[in-house]
Amino acid sequence: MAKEASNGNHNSATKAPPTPSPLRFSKYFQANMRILVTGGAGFIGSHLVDRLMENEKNEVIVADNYFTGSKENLKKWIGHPRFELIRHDVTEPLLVEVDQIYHLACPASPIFYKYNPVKTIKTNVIGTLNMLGLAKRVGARILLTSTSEVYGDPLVHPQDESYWGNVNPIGVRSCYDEGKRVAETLMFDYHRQHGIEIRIARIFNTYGPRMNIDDGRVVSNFIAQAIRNEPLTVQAPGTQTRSFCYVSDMVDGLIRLMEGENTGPINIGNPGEFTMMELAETVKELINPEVEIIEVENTPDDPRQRKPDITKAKELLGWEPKIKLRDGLPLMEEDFRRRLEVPREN
Ligand SMILES: NC(=O)c1ccc[n+]([C@@H]2O[C@H](COP(=O)([O-])OP(=O)(O)OC[C@H]3O[C@@H](n4cnc5c(N)ncnc54)[C@H](O)[C@@H]3O)[C@@H](O)[C@H]2O)c1
Ligand SMILES: O=C(O)[C@H]1O[C@H](OP(=O)(O)OP(=O)(O)OC[C@H]2O[C@@H](n3ccc(=O)[nH]c3=O)[C@H](O)[C@@H]2O)[C@H](O)[C@@H](O)[C@@H]1O
Repeated sequence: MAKEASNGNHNSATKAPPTPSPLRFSKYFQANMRILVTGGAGFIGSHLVDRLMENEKNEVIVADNYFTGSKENLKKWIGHPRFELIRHDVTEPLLVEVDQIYHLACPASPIFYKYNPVKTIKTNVIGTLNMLGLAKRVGARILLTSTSEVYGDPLVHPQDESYWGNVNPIGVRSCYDEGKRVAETLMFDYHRQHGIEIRIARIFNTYGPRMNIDDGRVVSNFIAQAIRNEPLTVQAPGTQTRSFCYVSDMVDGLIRLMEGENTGPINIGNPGEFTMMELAETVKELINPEVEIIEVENTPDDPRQRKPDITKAKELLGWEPKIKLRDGLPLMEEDFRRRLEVPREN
């Protein structure tokens, strides 16, 4: 028992895992690992694909319905012999032969996940069920990108993985946070009942190049507003906190989790905590000192504070974030300026 707890496995499987494809270990096959990335045309997914494609032994298949993602994010890989892009909605079954599944498909920005909440919960529940069914059929290891939103409006601070959360089950965010909670339940039930090799990452707010410009999330909003010389819209009261992780650190954490021996759930995030007013002031200072900061109305059930306890990630994955917010924001600014076609003046 003590050993299981210390290696991060909350519950051990009751069945042996299904046998993986015999080609996984063949030294004559062109690629050792065939990896499916659902949601791979999105923000985090496309950065993950870049990293996976750097390894010549990997073959990568992306399945995405392009709801919030785009082919543009993957254009450098289209036509590559080790890469394949499929227009596919994960709420439908998918038949492919793979060794690993990174399951990211799900709209992540609150404005997108609230746009069609029924579809969001179907994506989380039916989509995850389909990917687990695929993992079971082919003996693949599967990683779910869960979220810090499973902690809801947390009453424990900072949040560690043992906290069960404070989530409204019938609110406007529930399609996403309850959806991810059910997805985690499904992962563990497939693990215990069918022996599937699972990995669960609880991701905390991540930012970086390739976020949708009008994505609605706070970092992309503030950077786009600062570049366009529009007021930075701090949602009331502005004292709510978030902890922001740069995307390259996130991808590194996800790959370590997939390759390691721990099921998770494991928090992956940057513990540097900022109020939204502090974030606005930092963006103003770094990107446009002339810009105005205004307070606007907030949305229901907005979590008041959020900061990951990453002890487990440090101990079990040897992972911790390297990029500080003040260093990451200018990298994102550069990408947004290029896409908005607003060069820096000087
Ligand atoms: N970015 C963050 O701060 C953050 C935080 C916590 C968790 N996550 C999780 O990480 C994952 C990726 O987030 P992101 O920020 O890259 O978001 P994103 O919106 O950029 O990417 C999501 C991708 O999934 C695709 N998708 C959505 N529904 C689909 C469906 N039914 N079938 C197939 N594809 C579908 C979208 O088209 C998009 O390419 C999501 O699962 C999200 O819940 C992200
Ligand atoms: O990391 C997570 O687990 C979750 O974080 C985010 O959800 P949220 O933290 O609400 O992200 P934002 O929409 O970026 O909002 C962050 C804070 O900024 C505030 N905000 C947002 C937008 C804006 O223009 N101004 C502003 O002050 C919001 O009120 C909120 O308090 C993501 O969008 C989810 O996909 C993800 O799962």
